[in-house]
Amino acid sequence: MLKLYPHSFHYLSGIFHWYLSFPFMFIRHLFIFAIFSISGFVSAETLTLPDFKQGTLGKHLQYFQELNGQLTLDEAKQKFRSSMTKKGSSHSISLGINVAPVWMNFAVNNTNDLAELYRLSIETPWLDVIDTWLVQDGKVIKHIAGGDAYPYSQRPMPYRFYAFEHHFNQGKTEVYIRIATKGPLAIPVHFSSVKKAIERDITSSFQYGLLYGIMLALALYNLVLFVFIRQKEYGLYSLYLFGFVLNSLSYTGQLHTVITYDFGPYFQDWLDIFLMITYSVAGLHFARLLLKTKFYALKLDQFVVRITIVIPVGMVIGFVFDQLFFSMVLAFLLNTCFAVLFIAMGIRALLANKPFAVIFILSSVTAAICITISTLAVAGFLVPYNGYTFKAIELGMAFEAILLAVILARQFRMAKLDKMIAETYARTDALTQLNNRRGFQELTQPIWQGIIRTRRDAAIVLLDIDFFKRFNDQYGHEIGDKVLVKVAQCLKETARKGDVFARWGGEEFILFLPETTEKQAYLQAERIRAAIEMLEIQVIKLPLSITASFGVAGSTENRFQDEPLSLSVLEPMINSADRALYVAKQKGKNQVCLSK
Ligand SMILES: Nc1nc2c(ncn2[C@@H]2O[C@H](COP(=O)(O)OP(=O)(O)OP(=O)(O)O)[C@@H](O)[C@H]2O)c(=O)[nH]1
Repeated sequence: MLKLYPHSFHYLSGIFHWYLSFPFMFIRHLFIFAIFSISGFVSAETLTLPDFKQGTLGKHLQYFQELNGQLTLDEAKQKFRSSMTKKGSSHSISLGINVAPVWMNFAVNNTNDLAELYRLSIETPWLDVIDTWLVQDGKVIKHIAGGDAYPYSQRPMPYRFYAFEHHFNQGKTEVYIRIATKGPLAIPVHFSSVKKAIERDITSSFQYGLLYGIMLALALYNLVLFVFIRQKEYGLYSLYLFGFVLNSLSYTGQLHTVITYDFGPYFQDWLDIFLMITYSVAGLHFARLLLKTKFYALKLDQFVVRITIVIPVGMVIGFVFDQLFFSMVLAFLLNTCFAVLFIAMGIRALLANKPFAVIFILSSVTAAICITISTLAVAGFLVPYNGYTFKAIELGMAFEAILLAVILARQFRMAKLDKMIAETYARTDALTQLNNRRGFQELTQPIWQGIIRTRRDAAIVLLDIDFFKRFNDQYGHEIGDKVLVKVAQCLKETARKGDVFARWGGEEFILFLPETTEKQAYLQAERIRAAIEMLEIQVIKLPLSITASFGVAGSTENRFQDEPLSLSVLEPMINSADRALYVAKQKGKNQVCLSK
């Protein structure tokens, strides 16, 4: 019933921690060589129970690789006795990808009368076949077979990685472990009392819960923004995060432990490939849109587009022809491109002085550093292996996700400000900074409706500067403009709170006076006329006077021209004021006329 996974999946799973392994491959092999040469040949260590509570066993293990065909347990025992073995030098023993199976050995000595319940776990989810033999007094007392080649129901514990628990009797128990896998042979063996193991499980669940919680919350929030705002950036960012979290859950074995464990290895293998395509492609397109690279780094932008088409198409072709290894190599390539291109796009954005470029680079470089930390920790090189360094990838990605969300939020705010500025411009007259016709209509509509509802009065005053053409013709347009600005200023100064005024066009201005009867409007217009008459404009030390003519139309007791005020009355009121203005001009200008 032993169901072997296609080996190639494990390259893919491994990719995550071996993500940047191209640059590190060389260093890693150097390191592995160093381990073999420095560590020398030593014998296995004995852990004393119950003093030893918990720990990673890398440094306590004696191991060798099975280079000339599969060995039996007895042959392996002999080999361990011959001392032609090595000792681990870091928390996790790391031997590379697609290498020969490894045998490991250590011993446990329980000094207690009572048996001690301990758990052994090998916390890399992609290891294919793991066998452990517990030997007491030369006799095998237990054989525990597992690994992810086994369906969950047949594993020693229904865990996302290999684990079993055993009551260690008084005295010495030899532990022999054999691991065979085609994926990265990174072996973090953890041994602890069951009590400590459960505590560790809980802590780990909280840590993963927090990390994935942050990322899923951001993904959901941006999905909602995308649904309502319809801006592609939000959709792509959300897809990128969902893809990453699912891929990470699948890679750490958590997804298949909880949801998809019955779906089989074929599903799991290809799911990872498609999740990788999803988050890499979505992430790269998100970065393009966020940084707007097509406007200043066209070649890089087009390169990114091509990469996100060519490599995924190749991966899909691999799927159609069931070539997992081929697709996996492409997935690895896509992921490497993803990390490198993210940083390249950030640098181009920085060179082009784009906003947010610094935060973007900070986020992508942090993610790359965290990925490197995990890679090195798993490789056992420079970085110690522990729960934090193993999870550095997720930490880095969560940090990146938060920074990218900050950029999106700030971009959203800037877009809103831009919109507000554009809207203000669309409503404002550039010369006088008064409302234009559109602004006037937008502002008066709600006030007019309120006036109708509450049966109050309102009036319109139209004014036109007298002989304005002369200012232009005699002193030039600049002086004409100055006159317009002066009159606008005078209107602002004489207006009452609640009055709406605007440049109606050319040298004509309009005032909407709420809660004002026609008579009161007439008096107000007269005041403004007098104020304008007092204005002076200096032209070559020659003071020029300005006058204006006014037409007034308004309601009395909520009626205008025998009609109660309604939505349709404002337009006739303006026309009526215009006719009154015409009469004022005809009568000799610089005066106020009431509509008939
Ligand atoms: N400088 C300047 N002139 C403008 C602007 N808009 C319109 N004009 C000018 O305003 C002048 C209006 O001339 P008319 O309609 O004959 O008005 P007027 O000379 O004031 O005559 P009356 O209204 O009868 O007193 C035209 O020469 C337009 O070119 C502007 O924004 N700036």
